[in-house]
Amino acid sequence: MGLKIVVGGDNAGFNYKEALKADLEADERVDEVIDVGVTGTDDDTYYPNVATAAGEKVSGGEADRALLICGTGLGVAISANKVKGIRAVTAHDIYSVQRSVLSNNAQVLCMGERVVGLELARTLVKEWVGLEFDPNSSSAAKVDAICAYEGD
Ligand SMILES: O=C[C@H](O)[C@H](O)COP(=O)(O)O
Repeated sequence: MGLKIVVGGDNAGFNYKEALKADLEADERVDEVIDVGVTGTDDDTYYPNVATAAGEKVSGGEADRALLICGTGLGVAISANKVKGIRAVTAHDIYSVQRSVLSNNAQVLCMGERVVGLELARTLVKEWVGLEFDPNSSSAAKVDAICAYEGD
């Protein structure tokens, strides 16, 4: 079964969010893309509202992952990480994107439209979709320690 992925961001990330959403919708590894906004560059909804809504969809089981875009990728990550059970990272290079899943089992990838080129962002997302955390890896106990701190 394919992935269900939430996409979202503020108006500073709108153009990338739309481009990356189109890529995900065309990706046969993805079953469903759920857009939680914003709806345009004139939509001033704050990034924390979008990012926490996206995180709640993942934590609630409606989606497997989320891809969040703001100006820097920082605010959406900080916000999504406030949702219990969410591990959100900002990553703009291939190694960090790979390790975000393989080491950290992060469900949320955040990027900044003002930071990374669009073609690199598209390549990173394509790679990200194919990654899978190995619960038998040596990284699993470290992720468990994050969950334990959170009270799980
Ligand atoms: O992290 C925040 C984002 O970059 C956001 O898109 C822009 O926030 P600002 O308008 O507060 O700089």
